[in-house]
Formats: sequence, C-alpha cells, structure tokens
Amino acid sequence: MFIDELVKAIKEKRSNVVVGLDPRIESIPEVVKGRYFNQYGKTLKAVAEAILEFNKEIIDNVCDVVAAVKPQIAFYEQYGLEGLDAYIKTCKYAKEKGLLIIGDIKRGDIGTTSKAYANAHLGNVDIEGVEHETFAVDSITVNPYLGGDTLEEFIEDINEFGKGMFVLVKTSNPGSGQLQDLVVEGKRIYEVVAEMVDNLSQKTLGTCGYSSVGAVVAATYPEQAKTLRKSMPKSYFLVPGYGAQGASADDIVDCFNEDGLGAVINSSRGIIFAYKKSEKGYTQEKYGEAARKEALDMRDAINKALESNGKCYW
Ligand SMILES: O=C(O)c1cc(=O)[nH]c(=O)n1[C@@H]1O[C@H](COP(=O)(O)O)[C@@H](O)[C@H]1O
Repeated sequence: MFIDELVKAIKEKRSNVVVGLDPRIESIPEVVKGRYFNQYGKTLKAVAEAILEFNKEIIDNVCDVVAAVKPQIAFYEQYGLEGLDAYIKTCKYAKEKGLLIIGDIKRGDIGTTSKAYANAHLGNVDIEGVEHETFAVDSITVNPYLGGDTLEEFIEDINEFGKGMFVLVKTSNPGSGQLQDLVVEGKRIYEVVAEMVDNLSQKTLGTCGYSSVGAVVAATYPEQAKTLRKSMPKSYFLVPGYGAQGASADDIVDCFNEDGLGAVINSSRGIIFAYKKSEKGYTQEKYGEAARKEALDMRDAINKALESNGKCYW
C-alpha cells in the first residue's frame, strides 16, 4: 500500500523531503538543452529530450536522499505528446531508482469522469479484457471542488492497486483564502474539506496506522496547518511552499504529529535549479550535484527543526 511504502522510505532514508520535478526549459542548463536544440532545432522533441536528460541527472543525485519525487504534469503537458512521453519516462526512471512518485495532476470531475482519471493515473485501462497501465504513479493530487462523491471515485483504485492520493485542503498561493477560508455554517471551507479527507482516510488505512488518503496543506499557512493536523490525524500531509515560496523548516514543524511522522515537504525550483545559486559555488555543469547538496541541506534543516521540537522520529 502506498502509505506503508512512503513511511518505510521516510524511515529508511531519514528524510521527509520530496523533490518536485517541475522542469522549465528556460532554467534547464544550456549544457543540456543546447545539444538537443542543435540536434532537433527549437522543437517540442528537443525540449522533451532535454527535460528527460535533466530529470534523470536530478533523480540520480537525489534518489538516496528523498522519499519521493513529485512531477507536476503541467510542465510536461504544455509540450503535448512529446512532453507527456517525457513525463512517463521520468516516472519510469524514478521507479527504477527506487523512488515513490506523486503525480501532481490536481484532477477532479463528476464521478464517471473522475473514474477515467483514476484509470489513467492510479489503476489500469481495460481494452476489451486487456489491461494497460498508462501513467503508472504511486499517488496523485486531487482537487475536491466538485464534492465528496467525486473523491470517492478514486478510492476503489487506491485500494485495488495499493495507490494513494493527496486532496487539496489548504493551498500555498496568495489567493488560497479567497474560497478556502470562507466561513459557511460556522466552518471554514478548508475545514469542511478536511472532514471529507478524514472520513475517507478511515477507508484506506495502512498497517503503519496512516492512510493512503492524504491532504495538501501548505507550509505558507502554518497557523492553519496546526489546526488541520488535529482534524486529520491519520492523513499524511503533502506540504508545498518550502524554499522558493518562502517557507522555512520552522514553518513546517506543526504539519507533523507528535510521533515525528505525518508530513512530507516538497521543494521543486529550490532544489532542481539550485545550480543558479553561484554564490554557493554551484555551476551549471554540475547541476545534479547542486541539487543533491540542496536536498541534503533541506533534509537536515527539517530534521533539526523537528528535533528541537521533540518531533524527530529517528
Ligand atoms: O499540490 C501541490 O503540490 C501544490 C499545492 C499548493 O498548494 N501549492 C503548490 O505550490 N503546489 C505545487 O508544489 C510545487 C511548488 O514548487 P516550488 O515553489 O518550485 O517549490 C509546484 O509543483 C506546485 O504546483
């Protein structure tokens, strides 16, 4: 089951870090993309090849330091089929390197359509009795805006295929409060979503005691995260906002339970494009090493903050 594998990886690697594989062609080092532009011109094919080479180097450098990777599909989808091919190959490579994959797809639609998303990203598609795995990731992010029935559609595949999902509860963006913080019948909308997540978590408990239905709770709103931690005790939090969006290790402590578990912290740009921090002596030629160094620093900073609050598991 996804959650048991995630907790196992966290404990083995002593790391609560997730690296977001969000490639932006403008930030991929010239030493990588230049070769593909020479070979294929400024084409979708060249970009997709550059992304794949870049991702593989990042994965090679962080696979023993992080619990999971989180490719955000928009960064691939924007390059059409070539881009999606790079997404699939990236996921396959990460899997070969022993990493868990959280496909950041943020889907959600009416029931039968959600089921099609579940088939694509969690389960299988059935072509007249022949099963095919299309995107093959371990867990996904899901948008709850259409209501609880639409989230239920993912549960069957989560249980059948041992997968997981993280439901958007409190997001990191500046406008997240506009809808999520509204008070309706005495409760904030994000609290209502948290109740839905908590109910679903009971149906998907792993042997580790946590559930394969988790929640996205942003590091940029630590006060809300503290309350949410109590409302969803069995759900793992996927915590974005660390690094590039301004949150630090101290901001994520309350996303963890007293047992030192309960959250994975994502950083995308801050790690994969760390080579740009030339003041640290990083170079574009050694962009993989720079990512590794930043992932190690992030792991250690989080462990230190947890330790000083009596919440370090190891
Ligand atoms: O679901 C997410 O991962 C997510 C939710 C959220 O509230 N905020 C957020 O930034 N994210 C994603 O987390 C990643 C953050 O990237 P960086 O800001 O570069 O670390 C991006 O892939 C976002 O799409």
